[in-house]
Amino acid sequence: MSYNKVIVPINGEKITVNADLSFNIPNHPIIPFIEGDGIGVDITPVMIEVIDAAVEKAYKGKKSIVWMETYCGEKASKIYDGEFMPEETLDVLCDYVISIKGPLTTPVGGGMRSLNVAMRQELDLYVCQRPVRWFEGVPSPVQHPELTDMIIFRENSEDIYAGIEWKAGSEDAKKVIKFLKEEMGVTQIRFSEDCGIGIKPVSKEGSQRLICKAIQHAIDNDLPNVTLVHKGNIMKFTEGAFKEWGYEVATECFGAQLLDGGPWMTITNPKTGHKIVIKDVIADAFLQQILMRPADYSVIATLNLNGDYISDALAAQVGGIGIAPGANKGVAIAVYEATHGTAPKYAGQNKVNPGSLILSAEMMLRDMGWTKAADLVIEGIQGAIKNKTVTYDFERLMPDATLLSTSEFGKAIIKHMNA
Ligand SMILES: NC(=O)C1=CN([C@@H]2O[C@H](COP(=O)(O)OP(=O)(O)OC[C@H]3O[C@@H](n4cnc5c(N)ncnc54)[C@H](OP(=O)(O)O)[C@@H]3O)[C@@H](O)[C@H]2O)C=CC1
Ligand SMILES: O=C(O)CCC(=O)C(=O)O
Ligand SMILES: [Mg+2]
Repeated sequence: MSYNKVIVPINGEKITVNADLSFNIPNHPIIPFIEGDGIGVDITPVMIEVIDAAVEKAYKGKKSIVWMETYCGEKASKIYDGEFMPEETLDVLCDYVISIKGPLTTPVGGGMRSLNVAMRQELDLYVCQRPVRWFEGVPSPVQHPELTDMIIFRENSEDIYAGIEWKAGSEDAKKVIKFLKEEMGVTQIRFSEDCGIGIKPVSKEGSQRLICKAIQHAIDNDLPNVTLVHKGNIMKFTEGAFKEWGYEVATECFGAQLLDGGPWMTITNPKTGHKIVIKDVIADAFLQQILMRPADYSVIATLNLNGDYISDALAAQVGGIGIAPGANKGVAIAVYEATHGTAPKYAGQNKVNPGSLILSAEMMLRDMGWTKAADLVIEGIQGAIKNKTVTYDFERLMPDATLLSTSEFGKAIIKHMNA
């Protein structure tokens, strides 16, 4: 297959999808990467260097990743004549099944819609999976960061986050407000003359497919509970429905039974016989509970906007978004990406922590079954941190630490991989 601007390497093979939707990973897979805007230029090359080193140490040339640069964001706009998310990029990400991207800029309050959100919607990457764990030695604002060990399953395609909104005073906003008042009997719009309007679509199918993935993850990894986080007391037919549909799918697809008369439920893990509690909590209470009782929570299933807030809040508890990884997944496609954004004030300074993107690539290696290389990445990161050789975000909170640049931190990680 050939593309207009993307150059397909001749020395690699495509990852393919089997009939059961599992991935068929060749020994030298071609993996597309998007450098990303802002600090993408700093972290992406370091991620590639670290991952290449781990794979080489683990497999001594028998396996390797063949990277293929693909474009989105500001770099794409220069190459594709003003297009920020070219059709070709979406084609490449689909065709090659597994890919990784740096962060992309979204202007606030106007301009284009989020490229990140658009990509998730276009490719139907409906799961945003963000694990949150603490590495020994990482400075944290809480006393017991080791108690925070969760994985967020954030619905990635719906909710107010989908970007269906109209500007205050526009003809479209006036039309929607008129419809709401005159045809739907809405009386609660306080200042209807200058009111922006946003729509929050939350579907049963969208909620249940996400919640199924969260429960399946708990089963596969023998985890003790899945918590549905919602604001269903206020947004009854969207967030409240998410909770109801969650308990429903737990019952219908996983045989959940009421726990002590409900509403919480339990299922028996068919792989281990252990109980998994399916519970729910209202989002504001959850945000205080993750600080007070983090050990009570394991797998989190939540809506798109809640998931966005919760990801950064939980990341802060274990050292910040400099080491918060993530993956966007669809039916037979995965795009790995860090939790953080483009941090524009640091762009091009070789300063920021590449850990989030490296750990996102570590998730990718693990999903590919390249466990030995993934373990080396973890060992390298853990070693560099224990040795107190870290980037500015950790160094400013760690007494006696040695300050490293982005690229130096990458080299420190490689040095601590003991194959
Ligand atoms: N998936 C994506 O592509 C995402 C894109 N964005 C976009 O990124 C842009 C900037 O957003 P902003 O709100 O500033 O959020 P960012 O996540 O880009 O940065 C916020 C702060 O987090 C810290 N930080 C972020 N990345 C790192 C890192 N790698 N190492 C160490 N510290 C880090 C810095 O803190 P400090 O100042 O304390 O040093 C930084 O100022 C926006 O256009 C936004 O839309 C945002 C989130 C996700
Ligand atoms: O798309 C963006 O600019 C922000 C996305 C974001 O914050 C996230 O997905 O966590
Ligand atoms: Mg975010």
